[in-house]
Amino acid sequence: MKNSKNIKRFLKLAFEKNKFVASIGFFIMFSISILNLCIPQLTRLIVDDAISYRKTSFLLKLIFLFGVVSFISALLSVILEYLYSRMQKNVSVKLKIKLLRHLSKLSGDYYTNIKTGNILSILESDIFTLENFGAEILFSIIIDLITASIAVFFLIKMDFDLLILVIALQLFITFSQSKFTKSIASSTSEVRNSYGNIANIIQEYVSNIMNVVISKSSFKFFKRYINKEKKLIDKRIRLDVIMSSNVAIVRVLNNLITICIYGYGGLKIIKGKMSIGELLAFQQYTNMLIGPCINIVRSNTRIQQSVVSINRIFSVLDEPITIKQDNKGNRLTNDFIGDIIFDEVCFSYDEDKTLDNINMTLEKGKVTALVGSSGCGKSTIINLLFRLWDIDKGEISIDGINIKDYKLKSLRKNISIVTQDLLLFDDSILNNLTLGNKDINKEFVESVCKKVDIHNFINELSNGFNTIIGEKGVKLSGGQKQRVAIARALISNSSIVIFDEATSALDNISQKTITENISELLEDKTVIVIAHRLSTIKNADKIYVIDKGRVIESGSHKELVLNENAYYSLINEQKQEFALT
Ligand SMILES: Nc1ncnc2c1ncn2[C@@H]1O[C@H](COP(=O)(O)OP(=O)(O)OP(=O)(O)O)[C@@H](O)[C@H]1O
Repeated sequence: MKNSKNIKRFLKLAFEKNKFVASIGFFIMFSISILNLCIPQLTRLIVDDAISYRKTSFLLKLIFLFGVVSFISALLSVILEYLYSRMQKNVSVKLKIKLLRHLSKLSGDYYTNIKTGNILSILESDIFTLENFGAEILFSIIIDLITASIAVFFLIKMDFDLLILVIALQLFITFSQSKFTKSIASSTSEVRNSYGNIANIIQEYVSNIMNVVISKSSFKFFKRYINKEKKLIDKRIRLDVIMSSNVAIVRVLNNLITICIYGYGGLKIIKGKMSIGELLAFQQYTNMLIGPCINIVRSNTRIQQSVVSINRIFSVLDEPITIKQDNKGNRLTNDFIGDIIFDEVCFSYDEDKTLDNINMTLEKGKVTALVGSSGCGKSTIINLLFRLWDIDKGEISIDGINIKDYKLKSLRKNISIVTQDLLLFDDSILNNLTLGNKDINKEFVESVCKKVDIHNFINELSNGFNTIIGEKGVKLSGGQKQRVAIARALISNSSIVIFDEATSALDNISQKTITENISELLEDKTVIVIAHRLSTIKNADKIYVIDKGRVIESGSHKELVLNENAYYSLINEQKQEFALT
């Protein structure tokens, strides 16, 4: 039930915009099979009517016709391949985009439990498997059925006894094929899974090669890798043996059919009940019956494999979008001021309450700091602002409007974040700073880079702003990466800017200089800072102290120190650090 529903959904998706191309493809396929069915008749005419009666001009005409039919058939095959190849690629790109878009709409819960390897294998190998499904398999089955039926029609007309013999052997071939196809399918899927596991190990090894070398863990990788490869070798050998046995059996049965045709047919020719041309034509029509029958049985395996892939793809596409936009996402954030209010917000990831009755006001033009011990819920507050999760109770509003009322994309566009877990692309520094947005003024980019003290470094590089920074920014130091990330957040010019441990890799002096330099750019923004180093937030307009998911204290640095409460204790723990700044 689920299978057929998903196949229908896939075919709809595949043919939606390709109906015309698919119809032309079907017509061409049909024409090729009709042309091929003419060839045995031409063979019979050449042997029986032209060669036997020594009619030279008739022979030349027939040979010319044979050549034309073969040429047109070959040409049509190339056109067909072109059409299908285009269509298949379009469908697979469309599916990949659909999957990637859908992933971006899912909730933090999904991202938390996501299996990267699984998603990658859906995006690559499942979509690759499907590239051959759809039009080609579907139409080739129809065409195979038509070809086989027409071949049977001619075979009945030519020699019924011989046909019965051929069909009996054909049934043997079909039976052995269906048995083999099943075991080939299950072996292939085992081999594919093993390849997937090996690919995961290799991916882990290559993408972390520097850490692997430093941590001397390559032995562990090789042990795992060799174990998996050994298992794969056994599976691969088994599959190869099954496949070659299959080919051998089909070859033997095919030869048996040829022996029957030439033996039984030869006797008929000797008795004058059949002509040589008829025997040759019979042999060719027999091939046109056997080939399509084998194709149909084999298509079944490909369909089974495709169904598995289709189901895997739809399992992601059917993942519900739980982060809803209450007004269908009509409200944009163009005139965003950026005053944020958390009103009695409660939230839990699972059974345990992570945030309990949070009340906070974060104003435009002010810097608000969130402090507290590790795991108290600071990053969770930011996750909720981004609506990676929705809150259980209370309300988060921006400019007096519930954040659920804003268009999600627009809301997220207006919040920039600099985290410790930096997202840097293997691209030029400029593209990393502007995220590829060509409308951003280069002078503005340069002025921001000066403020975060990275401009000189960039200019000294051989390709300046066009220098490629390597995977995850590997060619930059920790501090340089953070500077690029801070500059990027400022360049995007969002109304709300969040710094989550954004300066942890910078020394105190650099941190202080950058904070002073960028303060002008942040004047009209709502700034949220999360930092363990309390010296970095002492100038914040308001500080919220969080403990076990509750706000236990709030005020300016001065007020909180005077309170001599939780914040004061935290300051005392970092006394030395404070003394230095
Ligand atoms: N995706 C998640 N799924 C389930 N629990 C989570 C998830 N993210 C965080 N938690 C839990 O929620 C609690 C608060 O985590 P959070 O990341 O908000 O703390 P934090 O104050 O930012 O900590 P740190 O200062 O160490 O970054 C922790 O107990 C953590 O284990």
